[in-house]
Amino acid sequence: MVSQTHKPCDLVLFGTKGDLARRKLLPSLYQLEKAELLNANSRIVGVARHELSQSEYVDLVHEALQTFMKEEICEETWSRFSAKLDYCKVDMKNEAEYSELAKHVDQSQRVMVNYFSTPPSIFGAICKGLKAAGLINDETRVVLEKPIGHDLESSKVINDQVAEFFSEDQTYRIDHYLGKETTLNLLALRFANSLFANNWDHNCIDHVQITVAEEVGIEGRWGYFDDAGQMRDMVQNHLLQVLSLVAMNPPVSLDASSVRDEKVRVMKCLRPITKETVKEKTVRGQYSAGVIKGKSVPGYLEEEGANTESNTESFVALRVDIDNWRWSGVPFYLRTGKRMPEKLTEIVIHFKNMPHNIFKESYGTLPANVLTIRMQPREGVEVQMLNKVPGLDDHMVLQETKLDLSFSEAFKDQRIADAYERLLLEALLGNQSLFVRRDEVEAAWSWVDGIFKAWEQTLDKPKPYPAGTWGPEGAALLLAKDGREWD
Ligand SMILES: NC(=O)C1=CN([C@@H]2O[C@H](COP(=O)(O)OP(=O)(O)OC[C@H]3O[C@@H](n4cnc5c(N)ncnc54)[C@H](OP(=O)(O)O)[C@@H]3O)[C@@H](O)[C@H]2O)C=CC1
Ligand SMILES: O=C1O[C@H](COP(=O)(O)O)[C@@H](O)[C@H](O)[C@H]1O
Repeated sequence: MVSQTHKPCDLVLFGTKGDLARRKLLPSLYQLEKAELLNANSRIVGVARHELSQSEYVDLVHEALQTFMKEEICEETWSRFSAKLDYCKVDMKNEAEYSELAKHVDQSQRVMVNYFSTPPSIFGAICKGLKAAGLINDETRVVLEKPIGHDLESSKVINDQVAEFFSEDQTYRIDHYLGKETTLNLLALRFANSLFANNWDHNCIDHVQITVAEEVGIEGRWGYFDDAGQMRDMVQNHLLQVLSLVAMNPPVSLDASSVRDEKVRVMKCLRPITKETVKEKTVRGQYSAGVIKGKSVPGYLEEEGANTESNTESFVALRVDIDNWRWSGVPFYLRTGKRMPEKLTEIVIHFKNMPHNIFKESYGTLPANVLTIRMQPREGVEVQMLNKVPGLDDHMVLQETKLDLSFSEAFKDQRIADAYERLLLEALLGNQSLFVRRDEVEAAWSWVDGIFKAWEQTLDKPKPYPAGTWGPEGAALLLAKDGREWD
């Protein structure tokens, strides 16, 4: 259990009426209160451009908790939590209005954490407003939501705008995948178990598969999603972060610089995908109408607000090569899509076959070991291996078996916290390990921009796939041509 070690702070939630704040941030803050991890003297100041009384804001937060939490609100927790809530109306683009915010926060040496749950286009304006109101000092932090920018150039502009007012040490860039329990367990699995630590390279591993499949479509976010697509929404951030945690060298320690130094090294070794290789290494798809779990769902171009000419991808599959000593010749296959048959995030490590088979009599080709790290749902770790079937046969009979560790069974009394709970707590504590450094964001954009350029040069367009399937046919071919298949 983490102890309540952070100093009293003012957490200012810009965009408090928005989707992310209501669906994730406010419920996560409530859970921190429930676990008694919020300092008794901390406050949460919601900011939006609407006139709201204190009690109307408290009602709004209550309604968000009721709508988005899977559990009943505990009255005792609510009474402590609601006492911490405060509201301030600010048009975030209007510098003059920030003086009002100054009246709601403690300007002594108290920590102020500013969470920008708004479009990145106004991050710069918020920083200017905070400065104008004299609200920036060494104890002020900013938490920035992803995606930062649309490409490398625009991400630099946004990061520069923030950097004018906040140092890198004060800047916390969120990638919520880094706050997931199973992502953190990846560090434990790799660096606390010699069994894996010593077999984690091209000598032992044949290839790696990372799947982030979503059942949902674009959830009414056409405006945002059509501009972004699955590559910017998921690959540039979440998948590349997970890939770099799988592929990085052991960090010297768990401190922020050590972990982030190792991750960025991986990103810099990603082999560029060019117009010569893009067709062989990438597949883009866009869902058409289909059926998921017995329910008919519309196609991407029939979603509310859709532009029927859109060529935005809702599915991407990639073969990624990492040009360094550890991963030479080991492909990483990535796939992610909306409207897949089920929600499933997993990392699958396929080990190499045994060099020599002494069980030929009973087993032709020995299947290789497979380690599956199930990130969601049914969080857990699974190892596929061969064992001898008990019996007195004159030759050994082998059978494929699974060591299956389910977190919900192994850690029965432990609740799996939402990623945002962990990340909000870390931001309050001032620990940057689970946040993304500027050079990581830029290295990821630089690699992804190369793919967009190659798609443009080859006039590649997404191929349709019916909702409820695992993407266009090309996704299976991507592996089939290397003699492999998706798990
Ligand atoms: N929603 C999600 O699941 C995820 C979102 N994100 C990121 O989080 C951020 C917020 O997303 P989301 O909550 O979906 O977006 P929303 O549009 O739902 O919320 C943004 C909020 O910012 C407010 N806002 C915008 N401009 C101003 C302004 N000038 N003055 C005052 N308020 C303003 C909006 O107010 P108003 O209501 O008045 O327009 C709105 O409440 C984005 O960067 C997004 O990319 C990241 C991961 C997932
Ligand atoms: O950041 C985002 O992530 C969600 C998927 O997150 P998960 O924790 O449910 O796997 C995705 O639906 C959304 O489009 C994207 O912006």
